[in-house]
Amino acid sequence: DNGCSSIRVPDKRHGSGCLPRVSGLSGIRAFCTNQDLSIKKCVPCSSKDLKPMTDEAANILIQRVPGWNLVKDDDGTHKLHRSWKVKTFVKGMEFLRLVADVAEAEGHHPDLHLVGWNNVKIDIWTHAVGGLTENDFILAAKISGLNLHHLLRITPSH
Ligand SMILES: C[C@H](O)[C@H](O)[C@H]1CNC2=NC(N)=NC(=O)C2=N1
Repeated sequence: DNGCSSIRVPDKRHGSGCLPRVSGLSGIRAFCTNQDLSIKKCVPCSSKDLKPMTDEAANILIQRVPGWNLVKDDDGTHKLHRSWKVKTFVKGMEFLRLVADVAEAEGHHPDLHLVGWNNVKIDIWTHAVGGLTENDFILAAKISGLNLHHLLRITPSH
């Protein structure tokens, strides 16, 4: 110690609270220490730079949206999928309305299904890239954050 005092300046090299990019996880826009994806914003899907994330990245991010599953459709497109059982058909429509409002606010849109009168099923992927981007996980986290309790069947069986 040379007796001099100094003011510590936070290390800003990696941006606000973000860790440096990790090789192999290039599909994750910002690999931040913040675990809550729902406070992030979707970016426009029209960007030429937007690419589908790697399976490795998707397998990490899926852990941050409990209840959602990674699925592959018949064409091999990776998607996020989740289903809920609702109390009534009309409550199913209310559910979809709430999701539609989130999707519009984010400019990122899921496929919405209300089938067999009381099953809400949602698929999310990024049409523009034919695969998954961080936007899909952000939207899933925001949907999970909605207050849907009053619309759901008491004993969900899915
Ligand atoms: C410009 C705007 O971001 C794009 O047209 C958006 C609209 N919503 C979208 N939603 C989803 N899921 N995928 C897209 O590629 C997409 N494109």
